[in-house]
Amino acid sequence: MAILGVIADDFTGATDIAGMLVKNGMRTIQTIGVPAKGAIPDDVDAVVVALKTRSIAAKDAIAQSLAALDALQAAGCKRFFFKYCSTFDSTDAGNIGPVGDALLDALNAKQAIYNPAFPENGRTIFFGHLFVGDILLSDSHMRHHPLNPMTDSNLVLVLARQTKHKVGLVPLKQVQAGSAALRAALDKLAADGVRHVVVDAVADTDLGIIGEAVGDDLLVTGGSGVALGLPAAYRRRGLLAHKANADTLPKIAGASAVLAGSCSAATLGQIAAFKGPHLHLDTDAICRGEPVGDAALAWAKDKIGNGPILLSASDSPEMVKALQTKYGVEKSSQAIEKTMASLAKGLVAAGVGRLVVAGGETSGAVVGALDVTALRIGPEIDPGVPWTASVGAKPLLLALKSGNFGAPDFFTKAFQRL
Ligand SMILES: Nc1ncnc2c1ncn2[C@@H]1O[C@H](COP(=O)(O)OP(=O)(O)O)[C@@H](O)[C@H]1O
Ligand SMILES: O=C(O)[C@@H](O)C(=O)COP(=O)(O)O
Repeated sequence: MAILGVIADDFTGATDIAGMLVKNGMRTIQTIGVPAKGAIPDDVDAVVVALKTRSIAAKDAIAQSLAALDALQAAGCKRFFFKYCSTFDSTDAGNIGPVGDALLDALNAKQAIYNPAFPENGRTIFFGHLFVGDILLSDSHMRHHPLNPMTDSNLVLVLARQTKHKVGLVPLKQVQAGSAALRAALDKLAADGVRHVVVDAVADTDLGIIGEAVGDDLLVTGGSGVALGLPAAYRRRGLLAHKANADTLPKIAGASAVLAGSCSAATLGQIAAFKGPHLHLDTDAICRGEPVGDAALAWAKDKIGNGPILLSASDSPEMVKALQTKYGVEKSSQAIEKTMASLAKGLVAAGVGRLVVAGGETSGAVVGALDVTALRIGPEIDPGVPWTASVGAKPLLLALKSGNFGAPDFFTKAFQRL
């Protein structure tokens, strides 16, 4: 029976944390959207509900997150995790603060930590400031994100603009004093009415300490990094029995393709490094409503079966800005996501069985179009990106890659791992 229920605000983020739990011995299933009653198998330790709530209106994000919580409680989960991006993707309107508040209210809990650190992927937090590699978040490529440009690195201030409750900080020194000291610091803040606590972390060892300190918390919030310490903490509490060999996937044949809708720096580098057939979609024509997808599919059908092919919409920050100025952020992103979704459908119908999708919103659109209801989580390709196998649809291996993750050779390496 599942003990941990995760509510993830996007699809790549969901596979990221699901991979982290699997790597640490929790048998994990990821559901696409809120699972139907009775849909969770008994032989899992964790359920990750993949939502697409990162960039929607806060009230809709709250409603969907609460529906996910209900389903996870009905499935027997005893601990809950709200997963958002390791770059804290949000705006002053939400959705991290509003969803955190709503989940705390629903669980009747007093406090939650906020920790998007993921040291293996260069995300660290020091005095509440989020770093990407060796630069502040607000100096990183995230300041140009198409949907949620991140221009403030101080997470305490970012979060304080998203909630009416008190936001506090536990600095690194108190984390590194050990889990008992950290627990005491959190309890003191709770006694002072501090409901949301940003917790520093710069290394996996810090995340292990944090995991132990919050092992009794009903709600933990963060990126996938802070989940690395939770399985051990739950084991120590007798909540989790075994350390399963949790990452086996069925063998699925089929041609290989990559769909890239992310404009993040890592994805742009991976596109530049890709050596096989590559079609860059005409995004202006997509926004004008022309049938760009049909022509792209005809191009792809000619090429599939001889090694991976790549179809991308991704562009530089300047080009993205220009398109958004011309057509609006929502219209341009949705038109491109719709094209990616229909391309995915066409590719699978044409024989693609192994698909890499780059971009969180893009992955949400693609998986929705493919009628996938759940994903089994398999082995890791690069930190934060596992292979997964579809459940409920035509058998398919999918790697949903966060825009920011993966080495430059990801689009080739992923298929060599199978
Ligand atoms: N050339 C482009 N111009 C403007 N927007 C784009 C372009 N290519 C893709 N997009 C949109 O940008 C968004 C990228 O978000 P996402 O897929 O979540 O990537 P990431 O994981 O990098 O954040 C999507 O909505 C996508 O449709
Ligand atoms: O935590 C992360 O960085 C990722 O798991 C994540 O959420 C990815 O989001 P996108 O960059 O939008 O793919």
